[in-house]
Amino acid sequence: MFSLPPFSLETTGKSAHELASVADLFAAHTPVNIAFLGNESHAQRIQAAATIKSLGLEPTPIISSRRLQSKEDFYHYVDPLVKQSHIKRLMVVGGDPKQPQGPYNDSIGLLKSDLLKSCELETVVIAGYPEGHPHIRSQQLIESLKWKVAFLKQQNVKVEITTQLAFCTESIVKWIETIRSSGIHEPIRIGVPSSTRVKTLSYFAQQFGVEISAASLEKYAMDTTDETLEAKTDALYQELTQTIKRHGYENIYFHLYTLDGMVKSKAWLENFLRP
Ligand SMILES: NC(=O)C1=CN([C@@H]2O[C@H](COP(=O)(O)OP(=O)(O)OC[C@H]3O[C@@H](n4cnc5c(N)ncnc54)[C@H](O)[C@@H]3O)[C@@H](O)[C@H]2O)C=CC1
Ligand SMILES: Nc1nc(=O)c2c([nH]1)NC[C@@H]1CN(c3ccc(C(=O)N[C@@H](CCC(=O)O)C(=O)O)cc3)CN21
Repeated sequence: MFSLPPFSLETTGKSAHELASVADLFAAHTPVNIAFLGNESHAQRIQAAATIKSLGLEPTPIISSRRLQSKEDFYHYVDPLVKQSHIKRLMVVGGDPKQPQGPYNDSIGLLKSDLLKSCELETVVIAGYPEGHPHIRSQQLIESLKWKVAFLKQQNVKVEITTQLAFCTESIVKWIETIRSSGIHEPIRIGVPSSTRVKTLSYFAQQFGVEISAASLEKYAMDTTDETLEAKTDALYQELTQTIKRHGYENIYFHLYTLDGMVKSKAWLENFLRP
């Protein structure tokens, strides 16, 4: 029996309450990211953080730089997170809007603004893209990532990298090699899907700007025309875990996108996470 690396999780404002039914499957202080969605309010995200904290897990709210409307908007979100949920972790991303909705164009702009200093964070999480990004060149992504890691280390904050949803073992391993050979040895959490309905998976992949290659579709039995089929993503974990071990990479974990929701994923999680 091989052992899987520990997981972190992703939730949304409206779905965080579902964590109550699966929380005991995860180690105490398992990080749970709260996606920053355009159709949810700060109040929903703040409530999600409180729920996560009350379950003994570690809220990691995501800040979408381009969605922030002002400096005050940042404090309206982050102050209650600090006061009510004593957050120690934040993830900072650029944000999907084509044009910034306020003064922050990207993660670097937000980090440079000094705002994070006000919240006494232990860890700042940044994003990685093993399979690239539809609008940002891979070289630009890597250069930005290097800048962010160096900047945050200088500020004495711990840095972690959590990746976008990814499916292709070869691309993931190649990307880890690029990061590690740049002298970056911080924790990496590889974003992978739970055993989700193929239809749901392809919907979200498209939303996130991730392409599922024909090879991956075949490998994980993903027939996108079958509305009820489950993607056999277990093979992805097994292959990744073995490949990572073979290369001797350290400090690599998984970040689980349960896109059908935690409740629907419960049976799979129980079966899968049991040692
Ligand atoms: N909302 C969420 O939960 C998540 C969103 N994302 C998306 O990934 C993208 C990049 O974020 P980061 O890795 O933090 O990059 P970043 O903010 O560090 O920027 C990297 C480079 O790409 C440029 N850039 C940033 N956002 C862009 C955009 N929307 N369109 C074109 N160029 C852009 C920046 O100016 C910079 O040169 C964003 O679109 C973000 O929304 C990724 C993960 C989670
Ligand atoms: N470019 C980009 N933009 C994003 O907004 C984004 C990414 N990438 N990468 C991954 C994260 C995760 N994100 C999301 C977005 C929506 C749900 C969502 O709607 N989830 C369902 C849960 C499923 C269910 O309960 O059935 C929900 O209703 O909350 C989850 C994660 C957004 N994220």
